Order: sequence, then structure tokens, then C-alpha cells
Amino acid sequence: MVTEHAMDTEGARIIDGKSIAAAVRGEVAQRVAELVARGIQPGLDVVLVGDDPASQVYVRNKDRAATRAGFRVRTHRLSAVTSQAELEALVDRLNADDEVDGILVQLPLPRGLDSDAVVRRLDPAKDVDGLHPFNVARLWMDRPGLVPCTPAGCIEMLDRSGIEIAGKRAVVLGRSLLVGKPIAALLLARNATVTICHSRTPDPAAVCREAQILVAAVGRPELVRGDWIAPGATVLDVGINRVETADGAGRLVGDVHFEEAHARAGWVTPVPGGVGPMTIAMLLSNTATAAANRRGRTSA
Ligand SMILES: Nc1nc(=O)c2c([nH]1)NC[C@@H]1CN(c3ccc(C(=O)N[C@@H](CCC(=O)O)C(=O)O)cc3)C=[N+]21
Repeated sequence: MVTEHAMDTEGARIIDGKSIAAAVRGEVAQRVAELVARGIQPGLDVVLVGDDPASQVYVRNKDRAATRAGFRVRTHRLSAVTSQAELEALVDRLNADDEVDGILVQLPLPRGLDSDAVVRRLDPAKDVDGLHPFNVARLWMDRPGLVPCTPAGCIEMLDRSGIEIAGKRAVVLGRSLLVGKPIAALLLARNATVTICHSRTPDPAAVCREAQILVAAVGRPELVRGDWIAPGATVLDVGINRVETADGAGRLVGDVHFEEAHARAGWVTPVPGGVGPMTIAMLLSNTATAAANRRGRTSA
């Protein structure tokens, strides 16, 4: 077959998260402009507790992307020794502030803080991470409200690449609340046949080999090798792992061995430049949605 021959020689097609994310951000900027034209300035408040260097970088990137899309952005930086009560008092204040449309509490929180309690405290209408139990329940009831950003980004990448979901066998590697479970729910809602693999699955490679759509979200560098992948499958790599290199510089790798996946898959996302940029784009999209919903929707 012509397509198979082309795949043998050229490898999988790359799903370019960077350019898809840029397109989504452009559409969000348009929605924000429409709100501003109606006299509404949508606002995002980001809460960062402690000084984890990776979290600092992510929060800076979110702030910059949101500002460029036209949002009012405030980042609240709290010390690592902030108490549960202080953090919840800030959430209460942001919940009560009518100018705040989206609240994002950067996770993980430092040791000793109860992130479940903080997430439960959020106004579900402002929960742009889609992690409040109310939004989680809506997702599994096929009436999604605010959907977790990384899973939403995965679906967006499939849709914008013209990859059919309905009727496909999908395997999700990982069962976290932030990624694995919500991706499984979204794929199921789109009529895929979904299997979730995890650390206690006896032969994950064999299960993954059945997948027409494979989502890797376990945080284990290059766990998924070429022989885990069915020829022609679509592979979404959610992992972002920093690994040591001989020169000491370090580099980012996903949960998938990219070269081996590229040689076998039909479509594959790179790391970096794949799912990561989509996460931020979908955060902006959720914030625009929250603003439109909260402030009386006529468009956007
Ligand atoms: N409440 C909460 N919501 C989150 O959505 C959330 C969070 N907490 N905590 C941390 C994780 C991580 N995360 C990323 C976002 C963007 C990239 C991203 O843009 N990555 C780029 C560059 C990565 C780099 O160079 O470091 C890429 O993959 O190309 C990565 C990771 C959101 N998270």
C-alpha cells in the first residue's frame, strides 16, 4: 500500500502542538476581544505556593500567554510555609471577587498543604483546571463544563489533525486525576473503546499494542518503546521528564521513545512542542469560557 510504503520510509506524521496551540490562542484572543468590546475584561488569577523552579517557569509561561491573549492576569506568589487557612482565605477572596473569572492553583502544593481541600474550596464556575468534584462529575456525566486543560488539549490535537476518535480502540497509560482519568472520560464521550493501563497492569506493552490511539501519561521517561505501538497508531505523549545527559545539560523527554515511535506510528506528538503548549492554550480557552458563562453569554 502506498501509505504504508511512505510510512516505512518517512515515519509517522508529527502532530505539531506548538502550531495548533498558536491557532487556539489566536481564537481565544478573538473571544477575549469580543468580551472586551462588550465592556467585560476577563481575568485569570494564578496562585503559586512555594519556590519549586519548574512551577515558577510554568506559571511565568501561563502569565505571559494569558496576557498576550488579552486577559487581565494576576499571579499570587505565596511562601512555602503558607498555612492551609491562609491559602483557603485567598481562594475565598478570589471566589468573591467578581473581576476574577478563572482561578488556577498551581499543583503540586508544598508538603503539608491539602490540595484536595483547596480544589474543593474553588468556585466550580472559576475552576479553569476542571478539577473541582462538580466539574469532574459533569465530565463523567457527558455534560462537560470546565475540562482539565491537558486532556482537553489532547482531544483538540486529534480533532485538528483530522484523526477520528469514534469507534477506535484507545489505551490510556496512567490513571491520574489531572490527566489519565479525564482523558479516558473524554475519549469515551467521543465513542472510543477505552482501556486504562496502570502500574498494576500485568503486560502493559501487550495492551498498548492493541491501541489505535495511545495516550502515555505516567511520568516515566521513554517507557513506551517501538514494540508497544501498533503500526499506524496515533501516539499522544503527555510525559515531560527532564533527564541527565553526558554533557550535564539535561534534556526533556516524554513517556514515549520518540525515534522508535516515529518509525512505527501513523501520528506522534513530540516532547517538547507537543501536548505541553496545548495545556496552556486550553487554560486560556477555559478562562474565556468561564468569563462568558459567568458574565452572561451572548457570544464567546
Ligand atoms: N493546577 C495545575 N494545572 C496545570 O495545568 C499544571 C499544574 N498545576 N502543574 C504543573 C503541570 C505541568 N504543566 C505544563 C504546562 C505547559 C507545559 C509546556 O508548555 N511545555 C513546553 C516546554 C517545556 C519546557 O521547556 O520546560 C513543551 O512541552 O513544549 C508543560 C507543562 C501544567 N501543569
